[in-house]
Amino acid sequence: MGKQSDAKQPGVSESERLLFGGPLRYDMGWNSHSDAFLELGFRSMVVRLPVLLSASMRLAWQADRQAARTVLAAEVGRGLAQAVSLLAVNSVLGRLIGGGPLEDRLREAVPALVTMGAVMLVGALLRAASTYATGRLEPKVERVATERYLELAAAVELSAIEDHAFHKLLDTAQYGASSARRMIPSATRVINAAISMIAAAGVLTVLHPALLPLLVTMTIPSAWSALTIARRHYEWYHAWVQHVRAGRLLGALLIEPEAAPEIRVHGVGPFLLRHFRSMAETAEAEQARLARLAARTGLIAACWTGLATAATYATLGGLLLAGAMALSVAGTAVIAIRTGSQSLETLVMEVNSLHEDALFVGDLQRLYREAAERAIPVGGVALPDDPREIRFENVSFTYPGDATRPALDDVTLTLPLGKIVALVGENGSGKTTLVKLLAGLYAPDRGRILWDDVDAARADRRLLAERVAMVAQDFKRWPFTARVNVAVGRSSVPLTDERVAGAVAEAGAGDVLEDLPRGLDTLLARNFSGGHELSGGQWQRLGIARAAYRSGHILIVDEPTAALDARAELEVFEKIRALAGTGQTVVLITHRLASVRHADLVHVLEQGRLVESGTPDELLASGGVYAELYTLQAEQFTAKVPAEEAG
Ligand SMILES: Nc1ncnc2c1ncn2[C@@H]1O[C@H](COP(=O)(O)OP(=O)(O)OP(=O)(O)O)[C@@H](O)[C@H]1O
Repeated sequence: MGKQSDAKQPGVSESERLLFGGPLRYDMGWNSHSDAFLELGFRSMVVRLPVLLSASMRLAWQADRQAARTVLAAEVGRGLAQAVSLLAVNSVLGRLIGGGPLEDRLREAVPALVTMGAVMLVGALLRAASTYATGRLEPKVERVATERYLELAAAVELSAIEDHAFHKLLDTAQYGASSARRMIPSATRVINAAISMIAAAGVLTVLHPALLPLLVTMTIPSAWSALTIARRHYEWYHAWVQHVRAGRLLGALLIEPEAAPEIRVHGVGPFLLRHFRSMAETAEAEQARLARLAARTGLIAACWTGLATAATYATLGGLLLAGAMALSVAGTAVIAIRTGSQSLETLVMEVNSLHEDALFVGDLQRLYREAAERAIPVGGVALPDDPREIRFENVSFTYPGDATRPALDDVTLTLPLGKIVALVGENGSGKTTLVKLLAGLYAPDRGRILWDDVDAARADRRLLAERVAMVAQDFKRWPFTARVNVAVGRSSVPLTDERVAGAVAEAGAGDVLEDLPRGLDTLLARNFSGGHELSGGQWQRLGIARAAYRSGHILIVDEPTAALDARAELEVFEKIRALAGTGQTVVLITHRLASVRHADLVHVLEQGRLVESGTPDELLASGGVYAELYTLQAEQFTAKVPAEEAG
């Protein structure tokens, strides 16, 4: 928590206070907000702007070249039209204020007036063209940026997804696409305002060289203030992104169906709400501090602008009084100063929002770069067509972060293909980690994984994944129909009913589908209308059907029967054995040692090390860890219940 308080909180139970030292002392572990990773100076922001602007232009270019060209041309044209119109105003004023009869002066002013009208017409047409092209461009830019973001995020290594720094970047970069979209209209207004300001500045310089520095002095304060406020906002966002995310997570937990039973039975609702409030209040206090700073910065800038404006008009008056400037020129100068400062104001405002958006687009660009660096490599050597075995040779692996011991420690073992291999061991012994390495999800820190004599580290990862079907402990329950939930096992091949039916039969999941109101077409997402929920065991059978549909050469099943009743468990093991009979290799992780009896080979792991290997009978006879665990489980069935003993 950002804030700790000893003050009595209304609604905090005494037990909660005793348990956690009050709710605000109960550290959830993920809500730190002190790791700002960007330091931005005013100068570096100004220097970075053109780079970021060109990045958004590149996105526009990729999204729709034609529209990008139209927008650019129209905005440059509009800026030039304003310059011409300013010159025409100067000419009209010069004619009207000059000597001679009024009728003659009016007649002489007509061409300039006509020019002004024509320029206004052209300006209106260009504006319409720009509006239309911008409207077309904006959604495309957002789509292109989002698509790229999602595509790259889906292609990175699992270790990147699990890395908190990369995840933070994923979080911040997700705003990049909508920022890129917003940058398009901002960028058009910046281009337009910049050109019209340059035009006004040019006219002013022609009228009198002293006027330009005055215009610049008038504008610098608001530019400084706007950019400073934007920088603070961005820095705040980065420093607090974890906090914001945690707040959102708490809000989501309160309404998600999976948490709903515990929230109601264990009364977790008020507890989560209090944390949510405390986090929101901490964030509010920080935002109030920023608002105070923004108000102060704005006020300083306004004073500075006021003084500069007074100095500008005083200079103009002085020049007039001294006879150094004609009245018509002074009139044009006033209009040019007004146009210039208005354009400047627009420019500053738009540069401000452009800058803020550009910073988020900068995050998106950074994500693109880092995701490309951490992408699953493409290409590599081919794996043998029909390997005899996969061999782990002195494999060690430690999860990144602050792990106290390796998850796998110098493991050497063989997985003969076409057989059932069981991995056995207590919780946390490294079984799941081993199969994740086998599937190529992680690479060993040391040692090799050999498919016959081909090192998996050099293999084409896409081809390796092709060979593997996996029913993980926490396999995804996709919120789609039952049919898609099976066929998603191999989404690259056309979905056919025969193939789905075959997989369902192989997995023995037929009766699960019979119970569904619309069979395979039942939507398995309770949150949607017409959606249906399966029990844990029913899901598990559908998961196995998915793996059967994939028909990889190696089937990895991690705790396949954890949620199954005794009859279903027997059935599922029968099915798994049958899959092995078709030539598939089955790598089975289970705590039900009775089910391991039919395995061809058992590897026993303990604290990341391989401690035993052999057939179930050999291991039972050897009296080692496997035999001990097996006897423990068997005794649970043979031991007398205490009541009977007492009786
Ligand atoms: N994604 C992860 N990041 C960091 N550490 C992890 C991760 N997954 C597992 N670990 C750690 O690695 C060790 C081995 O975990 P693993 O999941 O491989 O064990 P397991 O034998 O499959 O356990 P179980 O029987 O409970 O499923 C454990 O100490 C665990 O805390």
